[in-house]
Amino acid sequence: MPETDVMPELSLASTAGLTGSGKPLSVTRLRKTYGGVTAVDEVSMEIAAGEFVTFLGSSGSGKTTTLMMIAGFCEPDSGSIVVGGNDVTRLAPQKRGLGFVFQQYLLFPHMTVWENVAFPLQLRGVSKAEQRRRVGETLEMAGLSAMARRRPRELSGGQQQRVALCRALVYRPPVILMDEPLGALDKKLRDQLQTEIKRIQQELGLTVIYVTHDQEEALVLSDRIAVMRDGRIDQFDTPQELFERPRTPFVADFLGAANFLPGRLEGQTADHTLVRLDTGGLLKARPQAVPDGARVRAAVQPGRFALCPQGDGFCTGTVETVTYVGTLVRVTVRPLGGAATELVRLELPAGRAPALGARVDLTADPANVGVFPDAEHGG
Ligand SMILES: Nc1ncnc2c1ncn2[C@@H]1O[C@H](COP(=O)(O)OP(=O)(O)OP(=O)(O)O)[C@@H](O)[C@H]1O
Repeated sequence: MPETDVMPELSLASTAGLTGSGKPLSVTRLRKTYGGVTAVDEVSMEIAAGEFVTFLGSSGSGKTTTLMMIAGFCEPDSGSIVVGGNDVTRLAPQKRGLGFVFQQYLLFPHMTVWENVAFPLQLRGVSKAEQRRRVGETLEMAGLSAMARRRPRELSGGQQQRVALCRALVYRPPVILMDEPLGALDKKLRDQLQTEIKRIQQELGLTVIYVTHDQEEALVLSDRIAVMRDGRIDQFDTPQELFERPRTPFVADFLGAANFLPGRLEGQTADHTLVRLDTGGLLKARPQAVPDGARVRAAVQPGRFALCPQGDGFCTGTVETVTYVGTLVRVTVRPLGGAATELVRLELPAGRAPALGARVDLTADPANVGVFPDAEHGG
């Protein structure tokens, strides 16, 4: 994480000119290089007020660097950042009016919970009475009222992160930036805090930009997700669109753990793209502009397969493994025919589990099958 050792308190000075405008945040062609490494490469996006947007990507994809440029802790080589209608690209972090919550809580150890949360208001010269009202309200909302007199070391990790969240919320910044805020917590607590963050965001109509490498977290929290790879945004869309209509194989794989079935484009009908799989079957997919004869990969997520009567599907195979996961069953199938040796991974309702070694036929709704040119094989 670059340059995040700057205390968030530095950013809490007066931002009167920026708050409350209700205007979106916009980023245009942001770029940042470190020596020979391009960390962020021409990233552009528009974020509406009240939106919860997540930067999702694997390690090193440029999420934190993009967030830090928006925050002002990292200077872009080029590009611009506009918050609430004002160009803040060259403004110091404390002049941008943004709130921050980091993975490290960065609370003042010698102050009580109440004092930590009141601190940003104190910095802004808010009256004592108003401080009492706002801190009380914010702690109440986060379920921390009973802990107001404790110091951070007397709190659990989850409680400390809630205090950090309160401190970012208390002065109602127009945009709150969060960098893996739940990364240090265990799974159960993470799930619980995700729900709380989402509730508070919706209740207050906050605009949030959130960084995570956890797909599930991104899907649960976000109105839109920017999937990042090698410093670029592969796709910026709603969770549903990303899941159902991924525009690149990377997005299909990263979000949906898709199977990629190799084949050749055989033609188009009015409603479908037809792919002749290497294993012999004919698969119908969503319409996709790929020239006939091109090598392609058909992406099908594990949960999108269905078993069908013999001869009705696009793939026949034998069941190699069956694993029960609650109400679902994960099944791997070895396709018959052709040279393809990759196992196909399915997820079926537990009641539909096939027997080990059984011969099965697979189908999928064409609307749930994407087709991508196979760049590696002359697509
Ligand atoms: N201060 C720096 N100096 C040199 N290279 C850096 C610096 N900060 C980031 N990078 C490089 O820029 C690229 C993007 O890093 P960044 O931290 O933005 O990725 P990320 O997606 O947030 O990853 P992570 O999830 O691991 O934090 C990486 O290749 C990283 O090594």
